[in-house]
Formats: sequence, structure tokens, C-alpha cells
Amino acid sequence: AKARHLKWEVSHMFWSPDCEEKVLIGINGQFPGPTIRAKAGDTIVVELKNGLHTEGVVIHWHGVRQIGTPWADGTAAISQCAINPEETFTYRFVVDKPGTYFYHGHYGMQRAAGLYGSLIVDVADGEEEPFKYDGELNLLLSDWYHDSIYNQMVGLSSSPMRWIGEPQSLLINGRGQFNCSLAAAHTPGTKQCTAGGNRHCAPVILPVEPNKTYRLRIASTTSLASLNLAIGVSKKLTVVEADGNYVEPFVVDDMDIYSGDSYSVLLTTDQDPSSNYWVSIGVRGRTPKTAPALALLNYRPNRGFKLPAIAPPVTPLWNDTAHSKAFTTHIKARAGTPPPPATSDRRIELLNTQNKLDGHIKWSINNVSMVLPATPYLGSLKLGLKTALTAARPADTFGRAYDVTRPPHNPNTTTGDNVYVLRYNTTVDVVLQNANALQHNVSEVHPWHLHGHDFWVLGYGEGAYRGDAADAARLNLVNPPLRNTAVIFPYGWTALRFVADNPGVWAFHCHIEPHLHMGMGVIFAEAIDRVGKVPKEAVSCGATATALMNGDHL
Ligand SMILES: O=C1O[C@H]([C@@H](O)CO)C(O)=C1O
Repeated sequence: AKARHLKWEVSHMFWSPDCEEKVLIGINGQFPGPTIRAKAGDTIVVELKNGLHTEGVVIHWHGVRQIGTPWADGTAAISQCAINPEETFTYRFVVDKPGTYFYHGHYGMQRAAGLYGSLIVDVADGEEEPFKYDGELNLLLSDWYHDSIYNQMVGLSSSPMRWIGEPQSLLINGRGQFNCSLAAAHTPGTKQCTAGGNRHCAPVILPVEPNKTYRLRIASTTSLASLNLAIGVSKKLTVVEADGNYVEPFVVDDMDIYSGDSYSVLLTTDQDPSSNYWVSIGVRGRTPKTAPALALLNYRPNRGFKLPAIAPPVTPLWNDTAHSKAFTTHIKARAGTPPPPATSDRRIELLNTQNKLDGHIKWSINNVSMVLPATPYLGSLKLGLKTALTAARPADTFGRAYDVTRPPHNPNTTTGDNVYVLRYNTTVDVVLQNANALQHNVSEVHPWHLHGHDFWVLGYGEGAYRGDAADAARLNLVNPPLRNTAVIFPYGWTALRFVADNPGVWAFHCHIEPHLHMGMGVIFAEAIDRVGKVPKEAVSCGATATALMNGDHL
């Protein structure tokens, strides 16, 4: 294992990810940010300089559990102070598990402004992956809005709310095409994009040799969109990894990818090699208003930009929920994955509702919408500051009387810290309960992401969770997949289990950027008494703060 030192500077830059010039947040002049490639057991050291002029920044290493380093999790107001302009903060953490990961901003809506990149961890020297392949292709998926995140955030917190709407473009490795199609010949009413050039929005070309097996690494950092990916004519994809955990291999024609998910799938290039083929990414779960993203699977020695004669594969209809459920529930842990403890010590049931607060629209968990504090929890809880927690502790249950099939009877909500205090080494069950939003007959998809852990996804159910024998019978304790992101389907529930064995303060939230911004999350404060020495620069800001902590005074 070795240490990999990286020097990064975050800055605003002009960029044209979908051929329209906008301002986004890049790293070292690149968008997406640099790909980190490491081996399991390596230590990653990122010296991150904030080159934004007037706002803080942090970076979260999505899927890295940060065992023993909770201050490196990169969550503003939770694990650290936002890094001020001109300041440098050093992230130092171990990537202990091979897999497909990514990193992204975790302050305000900076992820949606383009602050993200890939993080790929290979097996340690001398180890082997449990499947074989000849080459690798990396697809980092995102969605893109022409409105700045400042416009978006002001809209979301205005009364009446101005919803961000659907994205203008979907991006593959930071590239998309707005107002034109690479496959215009097959898409009536669209104009053909110019394919070539080295512009920011030039299409992604994925070079392959015929009759080989490729590992596609796919991750989604979308702000809003749930996605589906399909490739070429013989679409067979073998799913082998999810969120940095091996899964029991299974074959699909197309696959769903929710924001926060990552996968590896194996693709055999056994199509007629005289042609190139389309990789198509479409929107699921919400009425799409965004054209599919296309990339070219380039069978060598064809030219990269040789357009396929056949149409792009059509991804399933956005509201074919049965198709989505079939895919998601197919995912099982690969043999050899540790099984969950047979029982839990605590069950936390979290009702997800859309609510109103003085005319503003919020998302609430057990009727409390999360707000983050001025002082990061990791420091304030470790020091036992009386001001660290504001409200009473949130409830572990929402009661069985709530009707999840209708808009909330009383839509009024409050705000709070939503901090759950977890005892060391306890086994915690979380049941995420979906419900009807404010509008009648609307219940949305929400992908929930947990920091600091993988959880076992024990099962999914329809309607209200009752905690009775019938619900218990729906849980898989034999080979549930280990993941860090799990979706709740409309009007359904999802049950998760994890062991609170990683002291720290961990966010658990909807990975839809505007929903988190509207309060859709909770915090797990886990065994704070066992958190090691927190670096001062994580939880105090600037040299004067450090000096004061050293006992100096003004
Ligand atoms: O949070 C959301 O708000 C809108 C809608 O419910 C109100 O405009 C929407 O689709 C969301 O996901």
C-alpha cells in the first residue's frame, strides 16, 4: 500500500458541458475533476485549495467509509468547517475496499454545479477480482442545468417555491448535447450535432476491440434524474459490483442507476464489428423532459465518430416501476459477503414527507425538516458543547396512524437537527417509508445515501410498513446486498441494517440535491466518545481559530 499525494485547486470556470457556455466548478482547470485511481489499502492525500472567490468548499468521498477518519468525510457543518477561500485543507484517508466510487462537493448545492469526479480502487497487489475482463470503460453520469445553483437555491427557498424542473441535459463524463442529437437521423424533429472536434461537448467515444469482455464502471452523481442505461443491439449486461461490493452476477438488458449508485457491469463485444453502437442513457421515475445522453461504443478499427446505422436503444418507460423493482430486487450479495447480524438492537422508522413551513415547501423526516448548524457536529459533539444540539432528539417512529396514500393531513412541518445518537457496536435497522407528496397521487423516488458505512438492504415493501410478521417475512437475512445507497419506490418502504461500529458523525440523506437542500436527511452521531483526535483544522476555521485552540488569546 502506498500514499498517493494530490494537489488540487477548486475554482469557478467557464465551460460548455452541453455546448452552451455556463459557469461551473472545476478542479485544476478540469471538468469533471481528475480521476483518482488507487489500490485497496492505499492512503489518499488530497491537498485541497479553495480557489472560489467568495464561498467555502468541501469534498465528500462517496462510498469510502472513512474508518477511523470521520473528519475526512467532507461534509460541511457535519464533519468539518467549509474550507474558506484561499485556505487549503488536507484530506487523508484509506481506500480499504476495491470498487467504483466517486467524489463530489457536499456544501449547499455545489455538486450540482459540477464539483465531482471518479474514484476507482483496484484490488491490492497480489489479489484478484472475482471475475475476468480484458479492458475497462468508465462512465460518470450526471445531469446538467443551465440555471446557476444560486438561482436554483433561491428558487427552492422562495415562497412560493420555484422548482428547479427537469435538467436541460444528461452528461456522460461531463459531456452532453443540448438542442441537437447525435442520432438525429433516428430522432424526428431534432438537428444533427456536429460529432467531431475537441470541444467540451464532443461526444464520448468508448473504444473497444471485437469479442472481448469489458468492465464498465458506472456511477451517477445526478442532481435529480434517475437513469437507465442500455447499449447497442444485444444489450446483455452482467452486473457484478454495486457501490464497491461484489454482487451475485446477473444478466440484464438495461439497468437503472439512481443518484449515488455505482456499478460494474461486464459487456462482451460480440456484435457485428463493422458498425459502432450507441450507449443510451434515459430518464426514469419522473416525466422526462430531457433527451437521452448518447455515447459511441467504437468497435475498432472503425472511426470513432462513425455513426451507427441503427437507432439508439430505447430505455424503458419512465413510469415502468415494475421494471425498476425487478432490477433492484435482483441484486444479491455475492457468496462470501458477510451476512447481517440476525437481529437488531434498535429500529428507526423514517417517514419521508413533503411539507409546508410558512408557505415554503420542505421535505421532512418524521415531520422534521433537517437544518445544518453553524458549528460542525464532529467538533461540537466531541467537546460536548451544550449548544451542539438544538431540539429534542427526533423520534424513532412515526406511528401507525399516518396514511401514506394521501397528501399529509396536516402539511405543516418544523425544522430541527434530526440527530440520532447511536451507541457503539449496536445493530441498527432503518426503515425508510415513502408517502404521498403534497399533490394528490404523487409519490416520488428517493435514493438514500449513508456516510461512513455500507448497510445491508434487507428488503422492500409496498404501502405502509407495519413491522408485523408479514413485513418481517419480506426481509432477506441470507444474502442481502451491502450498499451505501438504496432507493425507496413510490408509496413503498425499504429496510436497511448496519452496525454502528465506525465512531463519527454521519449524514444519511436523499441524494437528490434539491431534496437534501430542502431538509431531506438525518444525522447519525455514532459513539462520539470513541472518535479519535480530531484535527483542529477540520473543526475550527483559519489560523486564528487554531491559535485560540492552542491556548493563546487576543
Ligand atoms: O421537491 C419537489 O418539488 C416539486 C413538486 O413537488 C412541487 O413543485 C418536485 O417535483 C419535487 O421533487
